Amino acid sequence: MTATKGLEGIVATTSSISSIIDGVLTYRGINIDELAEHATFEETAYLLWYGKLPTSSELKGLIDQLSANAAVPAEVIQQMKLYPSDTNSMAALRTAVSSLALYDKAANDMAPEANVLKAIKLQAQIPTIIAAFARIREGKEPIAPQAGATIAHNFLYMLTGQAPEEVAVKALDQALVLHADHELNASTFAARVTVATLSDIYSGVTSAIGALKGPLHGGANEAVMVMLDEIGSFAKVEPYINQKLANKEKIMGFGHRVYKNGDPRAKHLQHMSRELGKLTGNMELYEMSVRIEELVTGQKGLKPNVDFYSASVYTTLGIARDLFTPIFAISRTSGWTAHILEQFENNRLIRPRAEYTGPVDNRFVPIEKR
Ligand SMILES: CC(=O)SCCNC(=O)CCNC(=O)[C@H](O)C(C)(C)COP(=O)(O)OP(=O)(O)OC[C@H]1O[C@@H](n2cnc3c(N)ncnc32)[C@H](O)[C@@H]1OP(=O)(O)O
Ligand SMILES: O=C([O-])CC(=O)C(=O)O
Repeated sequence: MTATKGLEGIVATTSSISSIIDGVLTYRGINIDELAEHATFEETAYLLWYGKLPTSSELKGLIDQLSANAAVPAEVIQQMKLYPSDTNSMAALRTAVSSLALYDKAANDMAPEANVLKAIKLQAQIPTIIAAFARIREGKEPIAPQAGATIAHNFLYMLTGQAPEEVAVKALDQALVLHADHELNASTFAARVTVATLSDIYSGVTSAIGALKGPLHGGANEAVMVMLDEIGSFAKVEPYINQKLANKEKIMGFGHRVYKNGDPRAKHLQHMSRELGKLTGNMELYEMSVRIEELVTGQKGLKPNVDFYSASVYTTLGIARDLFTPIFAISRTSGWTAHILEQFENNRLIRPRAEYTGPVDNRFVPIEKR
């Protein structure tokens, strides 16, 4: 038995949800470029869950269902008020999502219809949890979701209590489409491993949130913004990046396990970053990002991934940097839950082997002789 470090190149499951073939990403066979341009997040979630694009009435039905399920149990909000004031946003989300299960009587109901309903509930409630967390830590009361609003609109509304600008809603919605699913990424794999034991969907999504949090995965979008803040101005980009590369440090938001010639989602986020910069009259983050890309691609051949330009997009939308990874989770909940439902449809325990590299022929030594 020989281990493949990081399971690189190992095909661990079949899936009909999303594919990456020759650097092209599709959801249910539809190219991400088409979806980014034309689909809304709710249409995308429907596509991931049901395997087809919704009709107008199916889409309206889903938006209504999401909106009807967006409120979070009062107990979960009460618990969030007791979290330490410096709680990490992804730790807060992971804890709150886990506790949602305590207040759902159907949490352990494994009937397929019950699981679809829980997928929709999780999709509806996660934005509410994140917005509530953002307000509670500022000493403000959470804002109840608005009936009939889309997830992008509702999330921005629940953060501030103000009706969001259309351009902000559109940008966030497009970012949600771009992050919704991505084949067997680490967090989706974590979700599938968890539910393949026939554990419940809340456990699966809680595992996934834990996996997304790390800076080698979803946590990279926040890490990109930390870097941009640290650099501080366009003039300081070149010395900062050159130093990092000379020290063999990783530049967050670059590189990918699967894409070696560039992440097809990055160009959409770059475009959004440029357009939002123009609209707000502040191009500095965009220009700094482009210069970082020139340097990192020029010197290392590494291309930006989905996390790189999302940092400048979300900052230009006025969102705090530690909410970037939770926003990724809002979107990826659609993909995680689609994969969980697919796993349940054709389940087998996921249990690979390990190549043993420890000592052999060791003997037990009585405690007084150690
Ligand atoms: C939504 C997402 O999850 S997208 C990914 C988000 N993560 C990041 O942006 C973090 C930065 N990027 C990385 O750490 C990596 O590119 C990963 C984890 C995404 C994928 O990497 P892997 O396939 O495991 O490649 P690995 O980390 O082994 O790197 C291979 C080589 O490229 C280098 N490299 C990879 N990414 C970077 C980077 N961002 N900056 C500098 N060097 C890098 C490594 O140092 C390594 O060099 P070496 O062979 O000289 O030691
Ligand atoms: O697929 C991966 O390894 C990481 C990624 O880009 C994602 O989850 O969107």
